[in-house]
Amino acid sequence: MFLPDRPLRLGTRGSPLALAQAHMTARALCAVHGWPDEAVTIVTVQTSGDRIQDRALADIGGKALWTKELDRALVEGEIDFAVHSMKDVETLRPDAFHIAAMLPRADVRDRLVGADDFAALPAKPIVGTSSPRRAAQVKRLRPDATITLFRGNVATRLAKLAAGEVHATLLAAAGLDRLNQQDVGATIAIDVMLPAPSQGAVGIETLGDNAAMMSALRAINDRDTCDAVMAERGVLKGLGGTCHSPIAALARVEGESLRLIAEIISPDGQETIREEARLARGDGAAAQAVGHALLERASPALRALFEA
Ligand SMILES: NCc1[nH]cc(CCC(=O)O)c1CC(=O)O
Repeated sequence: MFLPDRPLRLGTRGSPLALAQAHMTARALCAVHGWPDEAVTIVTVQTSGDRIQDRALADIGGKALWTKELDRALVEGEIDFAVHSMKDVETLRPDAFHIAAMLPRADVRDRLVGADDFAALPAKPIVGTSSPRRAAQVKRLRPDATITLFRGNVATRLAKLAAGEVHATLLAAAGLDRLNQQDVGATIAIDVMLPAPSQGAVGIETLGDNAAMMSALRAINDRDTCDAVMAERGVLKGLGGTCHSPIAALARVEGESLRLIAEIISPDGQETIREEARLARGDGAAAQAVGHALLERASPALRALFEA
């Protein structure tokens, strides 16, 4: 068994959620290999996504803002591997980086915070989110809603809600649960609000040429999570989607195959295109085909959102 001769350096963003996920990863890794706790040290790296809080991510460079600094730390040998929310990892990654493992997926659903359900919101509600997917899904349910840009970490968003800036906001159940906020918000059913591709999944990335690290990390891979998330990411690839685009997708393992549901929604919530498919595990081409099928059925205006 691979036993490091020095502590392994786990790179992570410094937000409370990122740190919670980093600790989960370190614990899983030490447990599976029988290493002492000191075998993994946590190194926090500030990302531009954390630094810039006043603009939508989509306007300032997209998801690479969350990964760029961790990528640099990996390449420069400051860390041995990096832990990410898979939802924040861009679809097309530089070839050097490999997702070696994913932790078992948490609750994939969103929670509505501020009201028990969408019907309970007042007339013309103000809903805070900076996710184009959540914004479009809210408009579909409540065409009278106004969406206002809402960024910052989970605690910041909850504070803005408490201060009365909005009537409600939406947060991933996975993030709330990992921050011990199980009681916050009302869980929204998947058929009401299909989650973002990769929601609830934590991925562990290292350099593809670091064979010892790759194999040590693979020992904690949850195969069902990995296959499902890769299928959802395949849909993104097929769509050419970015974080500008209102896309939802969820794959679930059913025996030896996957059941995949994906949708794209116009920003005003008036047009939803949805596809369902059964695919074999690891069939990236079939997942991408679901993305293509969505585009084919979309109106020209909706399709234009996916053209770079
Ligand atoms: N975009 C920010 C982000 N990235 C991952 C999570 C939560 C955890 C997850 O979805 O795995 C969140 C916050 C949220 O959407 O509420």
